[in-house]
Amino acid sequence: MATQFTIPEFENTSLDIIPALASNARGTFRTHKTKALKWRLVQLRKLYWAMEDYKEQLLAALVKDLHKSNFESLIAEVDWVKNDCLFMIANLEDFAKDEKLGAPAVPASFSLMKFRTRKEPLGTVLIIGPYNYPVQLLLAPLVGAIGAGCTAVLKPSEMTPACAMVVRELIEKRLDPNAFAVVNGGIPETNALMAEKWDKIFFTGSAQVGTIIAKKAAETLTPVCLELGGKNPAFVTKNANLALAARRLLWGKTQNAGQVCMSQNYVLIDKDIVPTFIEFLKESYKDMFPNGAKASPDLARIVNPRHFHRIKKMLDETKGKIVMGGQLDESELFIEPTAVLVNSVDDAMMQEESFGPIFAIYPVHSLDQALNIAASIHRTPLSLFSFGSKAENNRVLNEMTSGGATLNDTFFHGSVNSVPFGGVGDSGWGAYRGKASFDVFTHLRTVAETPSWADGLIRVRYMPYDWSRLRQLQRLTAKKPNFDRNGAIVKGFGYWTSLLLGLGGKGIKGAFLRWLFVLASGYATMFVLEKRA
Ligand SMILES: NC(=O)C1=CN([C@@H]2O[C@H](COP(=O)(O)OP(=O)(O)OC[C@H]3O[C@@H](n4cnc5c(N)ncnc54)[C@H](O)[C@@H]3O)[C@@H](O)[C@H]2O)C=CC1
Ligand SMILES: CC1=C(/C=C/C(C)=C/C=C/C(C)=C/C=C/C=C(C)/C=C/C=C(C)/C=C/C=C(\C)C(=O)O)C(C)(C)CCC1
Repeated sequence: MATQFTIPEFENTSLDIIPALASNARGTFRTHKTKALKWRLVQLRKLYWAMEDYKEQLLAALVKDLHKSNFESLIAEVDWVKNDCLFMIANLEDFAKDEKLGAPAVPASFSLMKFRTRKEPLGTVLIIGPYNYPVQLLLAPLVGAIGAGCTAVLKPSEMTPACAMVVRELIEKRLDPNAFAVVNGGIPETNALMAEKWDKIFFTGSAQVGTIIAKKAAETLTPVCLELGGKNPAFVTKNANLALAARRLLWGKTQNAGQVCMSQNYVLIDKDIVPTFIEFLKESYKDMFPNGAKASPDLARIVNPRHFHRIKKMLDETKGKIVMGGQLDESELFIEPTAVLVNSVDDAMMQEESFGPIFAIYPVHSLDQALNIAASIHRTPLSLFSFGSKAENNRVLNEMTSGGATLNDTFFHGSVNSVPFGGVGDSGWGAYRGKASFDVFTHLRTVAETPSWADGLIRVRYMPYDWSRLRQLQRLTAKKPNFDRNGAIVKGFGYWTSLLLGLGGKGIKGAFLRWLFVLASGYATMFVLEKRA
């Protein structure tokens, strides 16, 4: 166990060795050793213990890079990845085993061919991470890649240099160096990596860079999983528990100082409840930061001056009114959790991705108006949050899509490490976490196996074609639709028979239970009548 440590100065990986690192990982995949479940499990166990043994370095690096509190670093970075390892280890055998393909996918007439789905590792993958959760968002995909049996090269964000260096050491020292490598650097290093051939690229970051990655990957038809940002709306109606909505929405902007791509960008709220909502926000602020946000040991800082100025610019440009927070200190890269009451959809606070502790409040007349505004700002955001009645929340879910959604809270859907997480449309392609992390690096390969003795049965396929055999086969296997050309169900003989036999229901299990009930009632009646007689 490492107790004494120093975090090395950030060092770019030499451009010259990048092709060799990629080729080494590719070569190792070709040895097939990563396909053995035993090997994968050992790597996952090693990663688990590396996270534990490097915990102090990781926590210190997260303080250095983001001023992230140990509390948040443990829950959302170190323990998160450890839990990912444990989940994958516990379920790997189940995820990786062949799946038998039977009815209804495989018709009974083909059941001899032993159809199955084999789970194959895609190969050698590239994982590119962002700065906001520099440990979790780089290593959680790696857990999926290891589980799937892939080899991988990782590219941490250069904007969190201390984390990048600790992660590099942790991977290089603890995992199989022939299978996994870390490349540190920025655009030149990423470009050098993109010049290599990968079997999948897993990218988390901005839509702008995601587009560059997807374009480059398209040149070699390399599949990509993109985890991107979004302008996420929150809807608050008169039927919401307003105090709770305010507290939970504020929480969404205090975690990692709002540098969370799934937190709300703006709140669309019924105009009549805006003053009360603002009062509740201020109350929650006081509860969370009794001595002010700047004095809080819990609040992270903005990652660097560039992002500080990006967020500041939104506050400089807004025509709205700051109703909570508003304090900034560049020397500390501090931005106070800030709410801005705006009166135009075109306001910078509505149109730019916040990715920081600031958000807009926009009063609306109705849920109709709110839904129209949200769709006009970003039709496919990464998340949405709805605080209203059950019917209103259902309406929001039904009428507006998003990568994930939480009702009556902020990003709870993204706070559990084993449920699928991903965007939709331009907020992301593909999902990971839990089983989805295994699937995203896995090829589902359908395999059939035709017994030699069955050749006579399937001879109809051979030339010269024999129409009489085909007609015979059709008589035996052809299925008839139970609908007409207008799309209506045809209530023919089959329909009435199955309705009768199923005692008015559809499923076999239900029909069985209903028949059991009928027979038992009949038997009980006969028993009573016999007793009376
Ligand atoms: N959907 C999700 O899970 C998440 C999405 N995000 C999104 O990521 C963004 C913030 O993260 P950043 O680290 O600033 O993202 P970014 O897109 O600037 O950087 C991500 C990665 O791409 C690399 N990169 C940057 N410019 C590049 C270029 N021109 N060519 C090739 N590679 C390049 C960086 O070195 C880094 O490793 C926000 O838009 C946020 O919404 C962030 C975290 C999670
Ligand atoms: C334990 C018992 C109970 C249950 C207690 C519960 C459910 C506690 C819940 C606590 C929560 C929700 C803590 C919050 C944790 C925050 C986390 C994990 C934040 C994660 C951040 C992430 C994943 C950020 C990712 C960023 C991304 C992807 C991005 O930028 O987009 C009972 C049931 C109450 C009683 C028994 C005991």
